Amino acid sequence: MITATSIDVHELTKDYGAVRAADGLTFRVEPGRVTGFLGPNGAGKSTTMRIVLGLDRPDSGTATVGGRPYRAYDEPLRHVGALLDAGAAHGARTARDHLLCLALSNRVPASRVDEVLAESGLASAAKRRVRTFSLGMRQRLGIAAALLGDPPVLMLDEPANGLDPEGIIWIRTLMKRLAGEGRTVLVSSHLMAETALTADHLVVLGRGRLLADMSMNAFIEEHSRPRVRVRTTEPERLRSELTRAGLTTEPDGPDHWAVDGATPEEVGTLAARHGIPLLELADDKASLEQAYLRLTADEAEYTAAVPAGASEAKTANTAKQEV
Ligand SMILES: Nc1ncnc2c1ncn2[C@@H]1O[C@H](COP(=O)(O)OP(=O)(O)OP(=O)(O)O)[C@@H](O)[C@H]1O
Repeated sequence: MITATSIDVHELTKDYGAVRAADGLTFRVEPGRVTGFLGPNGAGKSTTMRIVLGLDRPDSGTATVGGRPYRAYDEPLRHVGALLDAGAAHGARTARDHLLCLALSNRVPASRVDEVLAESGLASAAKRRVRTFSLGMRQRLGIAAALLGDPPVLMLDEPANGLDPEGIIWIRTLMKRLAGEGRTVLVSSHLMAETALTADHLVVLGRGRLLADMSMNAFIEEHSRPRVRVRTTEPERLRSELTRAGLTTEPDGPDHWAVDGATPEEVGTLAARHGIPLLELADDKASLEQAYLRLTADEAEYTAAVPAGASEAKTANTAKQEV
């Protein structure tokens, strides 16, 4: 159901010359949770966000906020706060003046400017010209601008870009708080570990198409294979019994085996049947990164070449750096 603060993308298609940046995309971003917007380079995330903000026109389909096109809002900053391009601020203006201009044109009280400067950690740099800002400071300013109108909907394109560790914790906490307040939060990221800590729900694109739209837990569950980690006093005997049962094992530390495609119940029962003592038996939960790489393996347009003879593990590492 379209709500007053949902972002609704319907049958969205956008071509740039021969490149189809969005290919019949349909999804809804719901309020009250952080939705991670994932996909390899060039998957269409920024294009979709730009179209939602009316900065680009789709060839077909619609994108609305609260059931209305962004352009239909008189004071859009009070409805949707967005961080798309942190370099967008006018370099000759001070941070405070930049925010003040935005506030005035959206009937946001000037007092909000100092509030968001303080919230984003820029209070002491308020009177500095934006062109003297570091990447992380620009990013903080972009986030401050997104918060200015106290909007119920936030769209942030890679907000952690350039932030220092304190800044990353700040943005993580901020997004969770905003969602906890019932706002709609859509955040694109290539940082899987960070997304795993922040997002409740995921929308994943690949080459302009929707690959997944589901909860974080369901996504990891659906796109990973079960795996068990086991430690025993009789590693060789356990391995031969596991192999006999058709399971693949690989060493995972002293006296440890990782058993692919198996559940703790299967491995525990098998060990008990053969009287093999187990010292540890754990469900080796896949990470978001593993699940994501598995889903998007065939969707990444720009991947580094893998040197001949590289092992699968090396391939995974190369892909990790790509994400
Ligand atoms: N203004 C434009 N002109 C031409 N091609 C464009 C334009 N904007 C985007 N594209 C192309 O559309 C595709 C989708 O790009 P987009 O920036 O939306 O991807 P993305 O998922 O945000 O990628 P990234 O993670 O690298 O930021 C890419 O192939 C890109 O080159």
